[in-house]
Amino acid sequence: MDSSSSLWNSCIQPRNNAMNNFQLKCSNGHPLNAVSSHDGVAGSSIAKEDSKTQPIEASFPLSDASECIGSNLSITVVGASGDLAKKKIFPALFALYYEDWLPENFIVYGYARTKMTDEELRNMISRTLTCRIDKRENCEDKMDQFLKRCFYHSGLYNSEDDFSDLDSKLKEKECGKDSNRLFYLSIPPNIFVDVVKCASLKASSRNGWTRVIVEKPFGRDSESSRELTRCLKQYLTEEQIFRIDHYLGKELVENLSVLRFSNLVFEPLWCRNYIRNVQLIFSEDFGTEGRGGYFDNYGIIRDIMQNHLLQILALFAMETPVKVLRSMRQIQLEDVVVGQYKGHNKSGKSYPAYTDDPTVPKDSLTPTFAAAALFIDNARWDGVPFLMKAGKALHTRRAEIRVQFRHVPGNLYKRNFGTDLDKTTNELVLRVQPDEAIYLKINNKVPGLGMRLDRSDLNLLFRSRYPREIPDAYERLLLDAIEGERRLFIRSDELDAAWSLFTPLLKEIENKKIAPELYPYGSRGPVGAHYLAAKHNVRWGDLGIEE
Ligand SMILES: NC(=O)C1=CN([C@@H]2O[C@H](COP(=O)(O)OP(=O)(O)OC[C@H]3O[C@@H](n4cnc5c(N)ncnc54)[C@H](OP(=O)(O)O)[C@@H]3O)[C@@H](O)[C@H]2O)C=CC1
Ligand SMILES: O=C1O[C@H](COP(=O)(O)O)[C@@H](O)[C@H](O)[C@H]1O
Repeated sequence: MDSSSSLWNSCIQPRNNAMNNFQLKCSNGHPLNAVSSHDGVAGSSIAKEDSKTQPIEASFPLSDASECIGSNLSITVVGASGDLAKKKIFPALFALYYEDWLPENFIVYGYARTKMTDEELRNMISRTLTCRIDKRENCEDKMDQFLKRCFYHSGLYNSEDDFSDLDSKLKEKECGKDSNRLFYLSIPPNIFVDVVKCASLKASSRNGWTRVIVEKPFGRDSESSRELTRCLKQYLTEEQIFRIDHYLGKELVENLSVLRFSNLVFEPLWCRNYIRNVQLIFSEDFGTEGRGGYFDNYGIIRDIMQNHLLQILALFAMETPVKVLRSMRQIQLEDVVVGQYKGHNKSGKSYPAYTDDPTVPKDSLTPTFAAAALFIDNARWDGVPFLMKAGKALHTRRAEIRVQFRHVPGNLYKRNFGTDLDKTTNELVLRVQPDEAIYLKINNKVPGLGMRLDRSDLNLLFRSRYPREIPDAYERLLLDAIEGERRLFIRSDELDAAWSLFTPLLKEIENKKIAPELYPYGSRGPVGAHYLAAKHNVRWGDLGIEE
């Protein structure tokens, strides 16, 4: 597919007054809806402390679509009928509401082509809302109150008139008060620009900020990604664009810098002198069922590696993330293994092949698994392999970062360990999911007479240490977008650097029609991944784990 020409086909020149429409001026001449001095005010006005001082209950009941409620934050979920909206976005908004993180008078609008009434939207959302295990009191009441703030508008994604109608409805709810507007684009990428154009021209805030959260994929190579950025920037400033990579909102990923920079036992070791290799592992125990149409155009390298795993790598290795990405060596095809799952029968149950999906061509070469060795050519990481592995339809669902340390020089206890010295090196594991944990494999004397050594874990298991539910990544990121905190969102220069690293490899795989190694659904993936690791003197750390 020639993505640069067709994917963003709606990227047309804005009318002359487009930017004027979108950047309304306040009395001091600053654009009100760009992040500016005004933004700070808006951001602070929705801080938790503020919402605590103004009880949310004050403004109920709310349910009539034309009712004026003085909303000061209007969130529009574009693609509200879709999978991500139901699964993640509405539940995350409810969790924020439940925990009093949203401002007093917020409203949520669902927008999609599907015809629905407000009531039908509420019914749809209500099926996916849950209260935290430790916060069950008033759960039903809170859900009702939240749902009363949810409304729906059906419209086309490329219709300025439909967005004008949305604007009118939003205005009714805002009753002329200062109100900020957040749009969440939970839609396929080929309509991102249409929506941004219509929303910016017809439904941006007149007197507050307007921000747009954009879901991945941000293009499918350097050219299409740059084109997307160029098109979005015809209607939005970079400060208004919040490119979401939900892995950056995961608790353990947030914790990475804290672990490194606030522990003297780690920070001095964070370099080539002590670290032998780093492994970034993502696996899912289900296939692309239901998403084959999207997936076949992207594949696992674009779906997981180029974004989630690379962002984690950059955070792990950072001087600053962009600097790290720019210091990375071009990935060589011989340092990459690709795979695709095939059908499998297990215990009388049959599991489909990737190409059994009716939306996937029978002869598809799209990888559902990939492993790669990457290198950072800077003083800190020279020669340290960063191994990535990502796959669908594997034996387990897991995401983790594994840091394998070097051997102890002249190890005094060598003979107490047997022959496999690799098994004696320390390994730090950050288990991102499931069951968040940080553990360090250390060597220890087995209690008793004699000198027998053993490997044990110093284990920080989050559910034992912090017995409260961990917020979903989407909660953190939605809140950050509302507060104007951009730290966990992808900047355009970062995105560009990430694509520059992967685009030549992706093109080579596609041009040479590299056939993926087939692996059975539910297995540990292609054996090629083990040869790749061995070539770099690495043993995958997740091999010993029994499921
Ligand atoms: N689902 C997931 O787990 C994840 C999704 N994402 C990204 O989030 C975004 C939304 O994902 P998801 O909810 O799964 O997507 P869906 O395929 O469910 O699409 C969302 C909505 O967009 C509309 N839509 C779908 N296809 C088209 C089309 N071809 N043309 C116009 N409108 C269409 C439909 O609404 P209607 O017909 O009512 O207009 C649909 O309900 C995508 O960019 C995806 O890549 C990112 C990470 C994970
Ligand atoms: O972005 C994506 O992420 C999901 C996995 O997210 P997780 O939070 O459930 O681990 C993946 O299934 C999907 O293919 C990909 O697009």
